[in-house]
Amino acid sequence: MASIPLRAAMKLRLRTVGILAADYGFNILMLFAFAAADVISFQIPIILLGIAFLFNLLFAGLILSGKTRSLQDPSLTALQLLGACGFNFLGFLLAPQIVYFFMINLFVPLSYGSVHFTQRMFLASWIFLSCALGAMMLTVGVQGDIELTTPTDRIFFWAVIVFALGRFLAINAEVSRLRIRLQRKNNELMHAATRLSDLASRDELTGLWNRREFMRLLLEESRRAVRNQSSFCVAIIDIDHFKKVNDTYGHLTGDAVLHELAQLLESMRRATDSVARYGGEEFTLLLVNAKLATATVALERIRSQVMQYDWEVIAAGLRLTISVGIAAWRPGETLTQVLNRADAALYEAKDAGRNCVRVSHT
Ligand SMILES: Nc1nc2c(ncn2[C@@H]2O[C@H](COP(=O)(O)OP(=O)(O)OP(=O)(O)O)[C@@H](O)[C@H]2O)c(=O)[nH]1
Repeated sequence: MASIPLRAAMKLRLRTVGILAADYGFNILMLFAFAAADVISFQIPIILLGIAFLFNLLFAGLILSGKTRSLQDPSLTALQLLGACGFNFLGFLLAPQIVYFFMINLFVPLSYGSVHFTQRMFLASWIFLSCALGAMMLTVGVQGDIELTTPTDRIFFWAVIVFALGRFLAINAEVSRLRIRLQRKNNELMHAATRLSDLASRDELTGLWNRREFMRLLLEESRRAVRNQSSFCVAIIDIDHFKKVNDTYGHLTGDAVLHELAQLLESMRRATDSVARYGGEEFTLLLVNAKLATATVALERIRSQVMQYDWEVIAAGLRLTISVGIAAWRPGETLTQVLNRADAALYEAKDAGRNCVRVSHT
């Protein structure tokens, strides 16, 4: 149920109350018809109407209050079915001359169990209902047109009802089992879809957003900037002489460096900013709602931290620096244009001797 939005889940729960209320209503109408035909007294449907009204008011109130939300059975199905069974048993006590009416109607609310019940709940219901029916027949007896004079007659009648009830509940239990399996498969499918979308947007080596996802975030941010008349900055971060790292320490160490630098960049960015692996040894940083001056301070801090970081934890004698190019997005500019300007600034940083930050003013 976790995947169903709260309002929809509440509607679904109230729908069960509504369906059961309609069911009570139908039974009471039939009982009024019996009373009109002089089979039972009018008092009986009136008493049962009052009880059904209170039941529904209580269940709807509990569900609407939200107090049942944390329960394993937030629809209170088990309690509602117990109430409906109690209703029929009370009818049995009050009007034993139409026992068949209450016995047949016992089956109707139980079918809702297939939506929420577990196998154990079905077994418990069967045992409980069979015992309750037996006890009723022993104490109240059965009147009316059904000829149950000897104990054998009564036991046979009881057994017929009990086995029919058992088969009915077994079928419902099977439906419930299939529903639970379907729900489990649905959850698995949803997890797989989330994982797939994660795989499609993340860089495998570093775990950062990949270039495609970065472009999507950039597009989103540019639309927001147009709407809010704000701006954002893009920084391209490139490792200096990374080829030498690979050549000296090997490709695996190069990979470890990329991973470590990714963690470092992630830990240093602002919560609202996004960092991505742009490709190879190039990373990008999107600084939302930032002016060029703020972005420059942030990237200078990052550059300095990378230089001071103890890279020897990866390989003895290893040192690392980065060069950075920054550009602030201008209204009307395309994403390619702003990225090209950041790239040109990065080239300036490389030309200036590396390990520095350059800003695009063009
Ligand atoms: N280990 C590793 N190396 C990579 C990966 N992607 C790209 N590279 C390496 O990154 C290096 C980039 O080299 P260059 O483009 O010459 O740049 P550089 O050596 O960093 O020199 P400057 O950028 O000019 O400072 C190449 O040796 C690529 O093989 C990767 O996923 N893992």
